[in-house]
This record gives sequence, C-alpha cells and structure tokens, in this order.
Amino acid sequence: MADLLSDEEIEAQLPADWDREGDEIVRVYEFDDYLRGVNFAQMVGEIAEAQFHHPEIIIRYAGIEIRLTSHEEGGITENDIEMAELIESEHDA
Ligand SMILES: C[C@H](O)[C@H](O)[C@H]1CNC2=NC(N)=NC(=O)C2=N1
Repeated sequence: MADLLSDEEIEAQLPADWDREGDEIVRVYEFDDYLRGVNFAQMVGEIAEAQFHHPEIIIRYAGIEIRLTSHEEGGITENDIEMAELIESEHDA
C-alpha cells in the first residue's frame, strides 16, 4: 500500500496539463480522429495492466478523459503520479 500524498506533494508532483479534482487527478487528451483516441485508450489500458493500477478511461468523440485515484488507499498516491507520467510519455511518443 502506497502512502497518501499531501496537498503540497500532489501540487509539486502533478505533471503539466493534469488537474487535481478531489481524490483524483485528471487529464483530457483531445484527438481529431475518433479511432486514434480509441487506440490511445487501448494503450493506456495496457500500461494500467502492466502497472496493475487502473484509471477510469472515458472515450468521447472529441477525446479521451483519464481519471486516476488509488482506490485501496482512498486518495492520491505515488502510483497515480507514476501512471500519469507513463501516460504522458505514451502520448508524447
Ligand atoms: C484488489 C485491487 O483492485 C488491486 O490490488 C488493484 C487493481 N488496480 C487498482 N487501480 C487503482 N486505481 N487503484 C487501486 O487501488 C487498484 N488496486
């Protein structure tokens, strides 16, 4: 079990373009092609399986929303920050 991060730690470690919403960190990735978004969601799912840390993935016509929280700990942990960083690197690849 990872430790819950403090408000200051979350603020300091949140990757660029990610927002904090209560017990979750959130990012919307916009795509101008629906199936490119679907493909990105698939890649996020593969990262989640590899990390065994699973985001909520919302597939919309205009883009993909990723919501991360650590359910077992009941808040935001290093696992969420690490997942956000891995997803960012996948998006930038
Ligand atoms: C039993 C529990 O669901 C598993 O240990 C993993 C699976 N994936 C998970 N994903 C997320 N986001 N939070 C968890 O606490 C979590 N736990």
